[in-house]
Amino acid sequence: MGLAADVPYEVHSSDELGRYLVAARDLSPGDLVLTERPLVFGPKSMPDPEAAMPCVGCYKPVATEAGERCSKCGWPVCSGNCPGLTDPRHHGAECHILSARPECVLKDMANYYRHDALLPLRCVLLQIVDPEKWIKLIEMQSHMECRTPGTEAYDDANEFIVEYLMNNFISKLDADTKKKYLPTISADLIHKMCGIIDTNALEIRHPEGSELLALFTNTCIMEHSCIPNTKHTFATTVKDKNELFRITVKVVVPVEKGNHITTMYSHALWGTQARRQHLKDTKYFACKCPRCSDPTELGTYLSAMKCLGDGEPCDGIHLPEDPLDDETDWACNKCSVKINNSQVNMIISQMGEEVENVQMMGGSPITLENLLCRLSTFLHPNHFHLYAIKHSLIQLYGRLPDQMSQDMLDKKIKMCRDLIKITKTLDPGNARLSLYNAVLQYELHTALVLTAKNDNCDGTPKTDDQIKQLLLEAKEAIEDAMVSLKDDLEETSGNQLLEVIEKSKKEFDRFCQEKKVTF
Ligand SMILES: C[S@@+](CC[C@H](N)C(=O)[O-])C[C@H]1O[C@@H](n2cnc3c(N)ncnc32)[C@H](O)[C@@H]1O
Repeated sequence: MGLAADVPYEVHSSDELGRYLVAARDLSPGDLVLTERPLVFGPKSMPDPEAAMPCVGCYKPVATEAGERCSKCGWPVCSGNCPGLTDPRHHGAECHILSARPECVLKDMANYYRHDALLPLRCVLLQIVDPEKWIKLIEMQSHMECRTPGTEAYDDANEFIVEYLMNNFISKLDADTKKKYLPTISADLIHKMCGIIDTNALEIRHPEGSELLALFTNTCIMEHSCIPNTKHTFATTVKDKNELFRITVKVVVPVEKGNHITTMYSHALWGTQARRQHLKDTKYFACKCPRCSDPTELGTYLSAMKCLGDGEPCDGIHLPEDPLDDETDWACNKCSVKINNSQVNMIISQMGEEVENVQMMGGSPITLENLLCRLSTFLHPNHFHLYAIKHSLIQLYGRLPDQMSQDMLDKKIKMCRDLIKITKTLDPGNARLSLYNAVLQYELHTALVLTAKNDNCDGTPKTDDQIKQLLLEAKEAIEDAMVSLKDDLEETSGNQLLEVIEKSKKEFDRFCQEKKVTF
């Protein structure tokens, strides 16, 4: 950051929000809010115990059973020469603690080597590794008042992190090592670290595939909104190792002086009930942002259900009467039928499991279409479950040899246009849904170009005007896709998608030249 006068934000605080950031002047899309190095980072828990483990020095996935081990502590590493093994920000300091249990095992390795315990350990080690950072870390919000024994958060942290670290390592340290590396240590202190991590940590996807969590002094002060006005990116490929995982936060929509600067802690494509529940469970607050307060979710109807009427369908839709009330009824806008919130939640989560199962099995077009058809009886066409199914279908129509008919392309074009409209309303600045938007715009582009190449359905060739109109929309779509990815190039997925899109754009330009189409 520059001089204090240049800092584009102020830190304010209130009883409701705790500390939060406010724009110190009018900010425009692209303006830098802040950039900073992490206080501390470490691997995230491994959701799949069978998956390759990250090296504790550099987070590259390692060949778990046959792979190399750290010569001191025995934890899996990419190579004995990995520079992270001696770097105190990575494995250098923690190795002195982990070496209290030097025995290696090959069975049940995910439980023996709990990578999610490393970040809390690195947090407590900061007291020696970097005392200035420790002071900043310990000031962070931990919500310990909500994380009491008997709560899921406390009991999970206790079993998987606190007892794991205390019983396997810390209790076995000799007095000198303990005094040198962990002068202050207790189960309560590790619990507090878990609270700080759960409340504040940001997720980083390493280019090699593993996931990490990191804490940042100023970024972590940003409050949540379901329509955030910033986007953040991490430096994952750097020449200077001190710059690794530097965060850069930029404004994505205009923010007037005095307005709050916000980020999003939840998923932009979940409905209001799911987002609010997730925020209550994990961050201990009830979101009241404009999207959560609006039963239609900014006119998108992302959570709306069709009314099945009292006997026969009435063509109305159900929306929550008060989306900020967990006990709300969902009233039909045409008839008197009401459903209660717990019924809605049960139906929606059952449907969610079905959608997830079909997608995990790499659903074929026919399976996805059947599910779409079945769920469409109950859900508004814009419902987030239908959005997810359509987003998958869009990437199959017009791709596979039996999915190339003009009928399929027309369906694909309509779905793309519908989903783009929802995506742009929920995330106008591409803060969270840039990849979704890029895929939709790119797929719209390909379907429009294929349509421009096909004859009309009555067998007549397309006129120059028809072709030009289709290609103009295709051009706008592919350019939108490229712009929406501009801040995602540190991410492998963003980079790979941009490569595909740029190749398509070159082919598109050649095709336009051949057809002598200019815009
Ligand atoms: C990452 S911290 C943000 C910084 C924190 N306010 C502080 O003072 O350190 C997240 C916590 O801030 C509070 N918070 C963030 N956004 C909020 C919001 N929109 N409404 C209410 N509380 C919010 C919640 O207590 C949440 O668990």
